[in-house]
Amino acid sequence: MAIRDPFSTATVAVQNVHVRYRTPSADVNERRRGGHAAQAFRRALRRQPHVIVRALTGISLVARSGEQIGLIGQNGSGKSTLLRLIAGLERPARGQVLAESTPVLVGVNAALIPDLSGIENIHLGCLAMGMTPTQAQDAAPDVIDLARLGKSIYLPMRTYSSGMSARLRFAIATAARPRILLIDEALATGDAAFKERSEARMQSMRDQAGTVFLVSHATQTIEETCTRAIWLNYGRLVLDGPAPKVALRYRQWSQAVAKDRTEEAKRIIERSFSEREETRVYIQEWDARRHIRPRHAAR
Ligand SMILES: Nc1ncnc2c1ncn2[C@@H]1O[C@H](COP(=O)(O)OP(=O)(O)OP(=O)(O)O)[C@@H](O)[C@H]1O
Repeated sequence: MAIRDPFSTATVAVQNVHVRYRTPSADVNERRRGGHAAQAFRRALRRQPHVIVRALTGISLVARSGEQIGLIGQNGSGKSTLLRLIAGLERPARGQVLAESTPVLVGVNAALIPDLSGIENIHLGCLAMGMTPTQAQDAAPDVIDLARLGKSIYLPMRTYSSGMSARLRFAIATAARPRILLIDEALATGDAAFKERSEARMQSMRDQAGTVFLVSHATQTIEETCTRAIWLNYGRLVLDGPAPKVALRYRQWSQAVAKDRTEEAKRIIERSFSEREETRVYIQEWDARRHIRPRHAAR
């Protein structure tokens, strides 16, 4: 598949990225790893053995304006790591991530303060996202309207339920009208009315040619709100394509896994891998904006 004009529409490029975490392990087998000398050395220094967790392995993708990309996959498959990587909060062990403007990860860019009221946090959050005090003041009514927290907007945020807090975070993050918005399950915690308003906000972002990445375990949400979906499994990209197709395949796989139909689950993964069109991203260092050169090639 050829991309007609990759330079004018690409907003995020992820080039063959690997993310690893080095983390202590209480596994007794890890304790026995290495020779006697290594074990004695660890014991002498009271060091716990460490393991390397490969959270993402060889991920490449190019996101374009107007796309809403759902990230799906089982627990621990690397969805949040990929969002954090795009947000610049994780450093890849290998590979590169490029973005045409600052991505906003809902709830992170504007770190909110629990002891301050909702309204104070709106002001603070807008300033944290780079608005001037006047812009922050102008944006507040829109944020209040989207979050619809009633009189609670005057109460300290620590008194909010998780859903109320998620609504305010989403409303603040979208107030800046970022061109690249990253959402980690934020919509799932809102009630039905908020879900509708937040979807309308995402639709308006899409109309303004922004790019949204959305992590959700609800394949229905991905199908309803996203144009494209990416399925991750153990840190690998299994399938990248139209949201209904990827969501359906993931559901079939999940059902097979849930019913212990291991062979069928394996076949679904293998079929998806074989159908996947590999994205290759070439980066030319000399031009930061026009470096994104995606090419899709058959595997
Ligand atoms: N800070 C960390 N230190 C060590 N390992 C981590 C860390 N963060 C994530 N991991 C590991 O990386 C892998 C991917 O985690 P990640 O949170 O990205 O998965 P996820 O798909 O978002 O999962 P979930 O659906 O459960 O939220 C997991 O094996 C996880 O244990």
